Amino acid sequence: MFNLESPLPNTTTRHEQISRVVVTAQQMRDIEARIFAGGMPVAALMEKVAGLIARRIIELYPRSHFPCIGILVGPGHNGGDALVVARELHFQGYDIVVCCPFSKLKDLTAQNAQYVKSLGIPVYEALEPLAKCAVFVDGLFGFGLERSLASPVDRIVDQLNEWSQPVVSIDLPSGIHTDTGEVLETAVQATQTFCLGLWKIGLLQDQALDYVGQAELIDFDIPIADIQAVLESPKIQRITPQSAIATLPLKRSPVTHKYKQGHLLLICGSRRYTGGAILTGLGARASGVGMLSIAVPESIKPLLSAQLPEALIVGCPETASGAIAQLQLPEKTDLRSFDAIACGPGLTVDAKPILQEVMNSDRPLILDADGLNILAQMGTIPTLQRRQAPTVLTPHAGEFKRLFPDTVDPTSDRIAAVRAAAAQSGAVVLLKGARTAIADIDYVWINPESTPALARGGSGDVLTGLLGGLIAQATTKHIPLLEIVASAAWWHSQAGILAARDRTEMGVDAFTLTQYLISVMRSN
Ligand SMILES: NC(=O)C1=CN([C@@H]2O[C@H](COP(=O)(O)OP(=O)(O)OC[C@H]3O[C@@H](n4cnc5c(N)ncnc54)[C@H](O)[C@@H]3O)[C@@H](O)[C@H]2O)[C@@H](O)CC1
Ligand SMILES: [K+]
Repeated sequence: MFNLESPLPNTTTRHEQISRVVVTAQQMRDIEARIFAGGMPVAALMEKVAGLIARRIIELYPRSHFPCIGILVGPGHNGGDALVVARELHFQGYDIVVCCPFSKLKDLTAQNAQYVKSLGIPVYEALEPLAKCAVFVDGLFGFGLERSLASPVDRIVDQLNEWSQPVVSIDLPSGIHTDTGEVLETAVQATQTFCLGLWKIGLLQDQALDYVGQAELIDFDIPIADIQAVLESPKIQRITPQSAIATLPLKRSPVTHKYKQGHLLLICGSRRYTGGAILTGLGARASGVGMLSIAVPESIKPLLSAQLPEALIVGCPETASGAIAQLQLPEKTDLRSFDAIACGPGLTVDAKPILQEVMNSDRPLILDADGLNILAQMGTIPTLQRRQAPTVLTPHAGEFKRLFPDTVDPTSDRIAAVRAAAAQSGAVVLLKGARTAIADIDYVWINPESTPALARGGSGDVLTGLLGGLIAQATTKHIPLLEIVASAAWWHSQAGILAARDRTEMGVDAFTLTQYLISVMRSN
């Protein structure tokens, strides 16, 4: 089943559908093979793609300011695309200089190279003659890259990276692994990457981001049927504003009441870490959750009450170190009174008995920060296997390694790692990063847009609260868990982007971030 439509409303456009799809190199090859088998001539497709690329280059780099363009050409069809771009820009009046450090080219690429030469466009093996160009187009390798760059191409790429002119990479920055995003020895540091047809998974891996620059999709009208035939189910998807908003519990019945809008229990904070509890509470507040209860150590209850007057603050007995010693819920209340529980920020690992108690509950549970550290101590997989209800884990890479020491290393392939962790544990796993990835057993969502402004203490606490509040509401509205987690990640990062736009990347402390959450909903 390829449910590109679900959970989106009927108003979804083709472009939006296409922009959710994420493919590996092999899947892209298979999709292309179907297009060619259907009768589309390879040369015609190359003309179409390169025409779209040339048009974007002319928009971004007008000839009046960028009169000379250097084109780097590889042996395959990435190089073929680049040569067609070279020709088209030449006819638009740009001065074009080509660098092609290969003697053996694929047939179509060789034909285009010959025509470019016949037009009088200079073609060199070395990069030096291109030094004065105002912009470069990187058409060395696309998804056909099979191994690390070797001499002389590696030296050409290093030299290009030392220069300061902008670089536009076709499909992928040359040298980046299409699936893992790994830099194979060396890679082009692009200013823009024009990803062709469908998003390649490597462009959404954190390790590629320093090389990708601004990424945009050049949609060349791949038939949806060919995508569906190759991706039987869309195992990996990019979050889009439409997919996120369609999943959020934004609509309310006029006759609803507070308990129908979800009741969230946060368990967080310690005498040592008070702020984490406040930030989690403020994140939950922005989710619109109907009822919010916050269990904290008794001694910090007044602080929480002052910051979150609408919440029910549950003061609990505490250990000598100031951690929650045991949950002491109000009379006639037990864990079944809540639609969701979020546990972890600021707890300290001294709160271990609490974790045992919430693990035994039959409520959806979100674990973060010390909640994750305690879970790792308890043994992640066996502990989760005993649980009756869904669990959401929100680790950063360090916490992830403690939770899942025997799975794929998230620093080598984050998307494979998050998938493996979800498959092993049965939990929904949200791996934080520049491109946060969220997986359950069947699917992965990737958040394609964020800001380094969020790399700051406390911003994860805000996410936990927001997520908890949304899951509490989703439970009452039957919204699928994985999708609500993905939408929470999107909402959180959009708030960071809006805040950074107003206040610079330095100005987005976690409290400020909470104040921008509602603005995201207003601007979408
Ligand atoms: N076929 C088409 O008409 C289309 C092609 N497209 C373009 O074609 C690209 C894929 O084309 P290809 O499959 O030809 O692949 P590439 O152009 O990425 O290059 C593959 C070629 O490079 C060689 N090679 C791989 N790694 C190497 C290394 N480290 N050092 C030296 N040589 C190496 C391979 O043997 C092969 O000849 C896409 O990325 C895209 O740019 C897209 O525009 C879609 C349409
Ligand atoms: K490239």
